Amino acid sequence: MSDSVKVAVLGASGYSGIELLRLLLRHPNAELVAVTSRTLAGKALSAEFPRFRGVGVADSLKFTNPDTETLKATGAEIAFLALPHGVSVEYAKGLLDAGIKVIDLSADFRLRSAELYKEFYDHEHPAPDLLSEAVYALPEVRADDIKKARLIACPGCYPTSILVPLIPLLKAGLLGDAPLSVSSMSGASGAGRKESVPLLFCEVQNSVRTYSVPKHRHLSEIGQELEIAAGHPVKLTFVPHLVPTHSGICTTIFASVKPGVTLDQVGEALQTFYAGQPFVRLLGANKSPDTKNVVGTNFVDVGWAYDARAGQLILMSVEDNIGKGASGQAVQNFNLVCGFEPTAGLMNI
Ligand SMILES: NC(=O)C1=CN([C@@H]2O[C@H](COP(=O)(O)OP(=O)(O)OC[C@H]3O[C@@H](n4cnc5c(N)ncnc54)[C@H](OP(=O)(O)O)[C@@H]3O)[C@@H](O)[C@H]2O)C=CC1
Ligand SMILES: CC(=O)N[C@@H](CCC(=O)OP(=O)(O)O)C(=O)O
Repeated sequence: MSDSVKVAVLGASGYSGIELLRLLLRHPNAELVAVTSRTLAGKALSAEFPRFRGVGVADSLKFTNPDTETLKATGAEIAFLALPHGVSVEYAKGLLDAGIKVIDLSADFRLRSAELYKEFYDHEHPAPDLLSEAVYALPEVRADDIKKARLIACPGCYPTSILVPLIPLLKAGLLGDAPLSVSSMSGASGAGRKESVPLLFCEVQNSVRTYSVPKHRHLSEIGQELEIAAGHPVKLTFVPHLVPTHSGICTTIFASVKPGVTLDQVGEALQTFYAGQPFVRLLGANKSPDTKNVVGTNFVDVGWAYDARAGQLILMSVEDNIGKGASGQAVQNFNLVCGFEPTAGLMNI
């Protein structure tokens, strides 16, 4: 591909769409040619989102409806789908048929098995043929496949925070057989910008709640990817929490290790796996990550510790749910697909 690629953002008025605009408007190799929102169609981008006033094409670009013919006419080469799950799939096939590569932020193409999809999403997958083509795109794990793909399925926000610490340890064969326990906390932007009473400020502030217990839909993709890494199914309990912050995910994983495995070996396995990876910051043993250090960035920070009394390895990670958990990761995948610098447009701190 050339030095500059024409990109469209579908669902540009949602939280992950807005974050994509923030990243793409200043990306050295991206030319933003289309932004879609059904409710804002016809309105100017920077008039609706004044933070973008005076930045790149934001003053001249108008929202359109997300129809494929309009998008084709813009010359878009890559489309980011920041659409709800169940909606992305409606657009992906038409875009691919029009020769436009798709980077999807939703859950529509993350699972390899249509049966697993039905179990967790309660309906048949509308385009099962595309499931085998899509690449589950965790860039630190599957870069070679991502570079060749035309349909990119960006991992979910919680799964990213859980898979990053676990995959290297499973691949290295360090973890024991006891089921994994995972507790994650997310800011409310993780639930999207849609109107919803449980997400009103007065419902969320000064309060913390668990939800989707015991079967959050992200268990499907987490299980799929852990099984690939381990070479066998991995048992996992996952409890998400909604916390009264705008964004940020803090994940804590409790795991057993094989007899004789030391904390140094855990650290070495992580260091080896993530050597040269710019967005995974390994803090070290007994270091606690903090969401304030990653919000607004594409970093995931990881710490680890061992509770000798309980015989538990504790893995800790933080990320921005709309950064590395969604839009940052999508741009990281865009850089891979287009052969750009891995960090292009992403070194915000
Ligand atoms: N928020 C987060 O932290 C994360 C989100 N994701 C995923 O990214 C995707 C977007 O999430 P998020 O930004 O939070 O969602 P939002 O609810 O904030 O935004 C959704 C966007 O999609 C558009 N949209 C909604 N329904 C339709 C439809 N039927 N047809 C066309 N466009 C539609 C909306 O605009 P309009 O209604 O005007 O058309 C809006 O721009 C989701 O799949 C989500 O799961 C992934 C990881 C993290
Ligand atoms: C706080 C909150 O509600 N979080 C969302 C995470 C959604 C998300 O980003 O995941 P997908 O990309 O798979 O939709 C949830 O638990 O459903």
